[in-house]
Amino acid sequence: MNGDVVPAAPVYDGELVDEPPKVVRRIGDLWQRSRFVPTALRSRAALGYAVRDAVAWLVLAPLRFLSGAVRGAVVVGRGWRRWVRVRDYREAAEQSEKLADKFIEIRELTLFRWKVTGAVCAVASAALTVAYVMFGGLALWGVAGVASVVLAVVGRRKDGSPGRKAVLAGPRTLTWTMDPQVLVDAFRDAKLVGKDETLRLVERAARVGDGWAVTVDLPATRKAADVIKNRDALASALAVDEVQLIVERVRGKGGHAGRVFLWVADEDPYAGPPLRTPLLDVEWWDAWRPVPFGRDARNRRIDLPLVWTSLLVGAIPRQGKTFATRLAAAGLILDPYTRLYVYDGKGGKDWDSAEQIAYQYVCGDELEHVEAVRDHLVELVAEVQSRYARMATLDDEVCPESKITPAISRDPDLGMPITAVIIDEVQVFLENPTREQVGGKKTTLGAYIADLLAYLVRKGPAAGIVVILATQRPDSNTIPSRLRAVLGSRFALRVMDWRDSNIVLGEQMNTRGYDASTLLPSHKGVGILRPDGETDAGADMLAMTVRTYYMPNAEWRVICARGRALREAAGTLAGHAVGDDAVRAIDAVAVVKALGTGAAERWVVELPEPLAAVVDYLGDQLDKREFVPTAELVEALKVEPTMFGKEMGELGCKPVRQYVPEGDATRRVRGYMTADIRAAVDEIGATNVEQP
Ligand SMILES: Nc1ncnc2c1ncn2[C@@H]1O[C@H](COP(=O)(O)OP(=O)(O)OP(=O)(O)O)[C@@H](O)[C@H]1O
Repeated sequence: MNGDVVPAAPVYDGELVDEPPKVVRRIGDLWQRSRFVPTALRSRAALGYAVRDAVAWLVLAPLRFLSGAVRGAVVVGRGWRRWVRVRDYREAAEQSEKLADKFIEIRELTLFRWKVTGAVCAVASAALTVAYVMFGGLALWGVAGVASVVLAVVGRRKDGSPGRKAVLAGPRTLTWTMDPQVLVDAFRDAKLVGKDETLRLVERAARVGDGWAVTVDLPATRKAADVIKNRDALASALAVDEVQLIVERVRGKGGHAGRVFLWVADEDPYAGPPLRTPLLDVEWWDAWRPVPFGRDARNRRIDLPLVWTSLLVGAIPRQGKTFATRLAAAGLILDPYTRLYVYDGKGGKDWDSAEQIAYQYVCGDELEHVEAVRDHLVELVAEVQSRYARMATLDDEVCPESKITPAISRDPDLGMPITAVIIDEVQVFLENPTREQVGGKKTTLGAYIADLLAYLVRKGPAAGIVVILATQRPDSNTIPSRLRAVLGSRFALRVMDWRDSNIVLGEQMNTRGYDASTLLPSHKGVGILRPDGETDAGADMLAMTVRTYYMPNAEWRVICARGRALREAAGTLAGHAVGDDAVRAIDAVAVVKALGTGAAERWVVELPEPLAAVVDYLGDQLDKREFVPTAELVEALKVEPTMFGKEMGELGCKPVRQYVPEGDATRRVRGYMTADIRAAVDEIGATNVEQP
């Protein structure tokens, strides 16, 4: 307080201040999550609501009884009227236009039923009179009481009760657990089974976790995949929010293509207090083991395998992308034998704790940062090549296949630790437009980094390289398809639309029922995971919605500090963490060669239409065929012939006439020489690369 400026510890975004003691919090969490604690007792607010509901129920009970009895009387009255007028028989006769023939029969039956009614009334009156004489007014009250209870039961407002169809029915939620017919109706309403089709119950509705589960078989030829695809329609038919409805295929033993497992959560499974990562409770973690990532709707633990694969995380800002990426990184940080290359394109504080353990660390979006990342990646590509060369010299006992093993990765003499390249906001590096000369060819810095990453993702896993990329711009221009296609695991938090979702999760995933644009904004840290390998939810799961563990900065710092202590103890702390940022000498020519001629060709910017479509359609036929008829292209590409010819001409492809075989004879048709198409592609590529 003497006016001096005192440095303070940084205060991070989302940091908790004045937290209750850990033990109290943990007991609170357990109490909240326990299945044995009734919902009403989980919090003071819930208890308040429960008491209020109970009082309201008691106050309204007489009124509800009365209205139920009146409704019951109406229902019974209507039923009796139908019966006495022989309505069903009459309607059947009317429909088959035989009313005239059956008229006498119906009339007789009506008269008979009137007589039965009269007789029953007479007997009932007599019985009542006798009871009155014998027991007095009490008997009449007793009978009236019993009758009103029966009528109230008949007339009670029961969700989906058969026999009555409300114009505006109340919620149908969970009626299916008691009456499977409601479930069948929901499948019909959602057009997942036909009107005359039905479901077979494999397992009756039962409580599983905080929800109800049921397994059904669809009618023959109907596919479980279609139910997953149309989950929204089924959720609507069952009157639950789609986040509450989990639909899974039952595969393998005991399953088939038409067997569906449904789980309906009692309430939003992704609400509630954030989940704490189990990594905080362990001293160290084996990077070869899948890393704890989160929990699915059914509260099953989802662990993410990282070794042998790579991960792409995509989301719009502020949805938990950095948090999710740090979770994956945390598992690797807690293994002292793992080397980490951490690059943060955002340049914030999110990753600064990782600096103390990182072998390479770059934080920022300036040109110098992008160039540093490029240099490190080039170095790593050279390292992968050298690892393969060294593995080839190892004997079969140490290295049985040309792949890294846990023992190799931990042997300091071999120098091949699991090496993770973690890049947050990777678009900053991939979109850098600075011109770059590589191996005599021109490209951009961003495109070169994409090629280096694509190489590492493709070739790296067997040599122990794990690539984790996170981006808030998951569009096709930012992450080129050559890089995206090779990334094994994908995690999409909320994105803008289904196209972005497909870019992260893979083509057509929205049509298979996985669309990250439908996730709720309030569900921070919840995303769709498409793992590359097995998870606890099953090896056959294509993708699943996961709520990631919440690891705020304070906990992240603990993990990083623990990672440093472990590395110090194991003697594996190296590189940037010990102040060694020296650039290692590499064989640049060998790296360019490793990327292959394919990469150099791709350094050319995308082709314009319709040339791109033609090249796409022809594929390797572009080199194999000499000539391709215009008619074939027009039909295959579904284009308008005149416009197509004009546009191809503008791109430098003039049509020619050639003889093509047709049956036994030949015919002269218009078309394009593939040599001309190839020349046009080269020409456009060269000019694009030359552009400033
Ligand atoms: N698993 C989670 N559970 C609960 N809240 C979470 C979870 N993950 C993230 N959040 C919340 O979401 C906020 C945004 O997370 P994060 O910083 O990871 O977003 P981001 O997508 O990386 O944003 P940006 O693109 O701006 O960097 C965090 O401050 C945190 O409070």
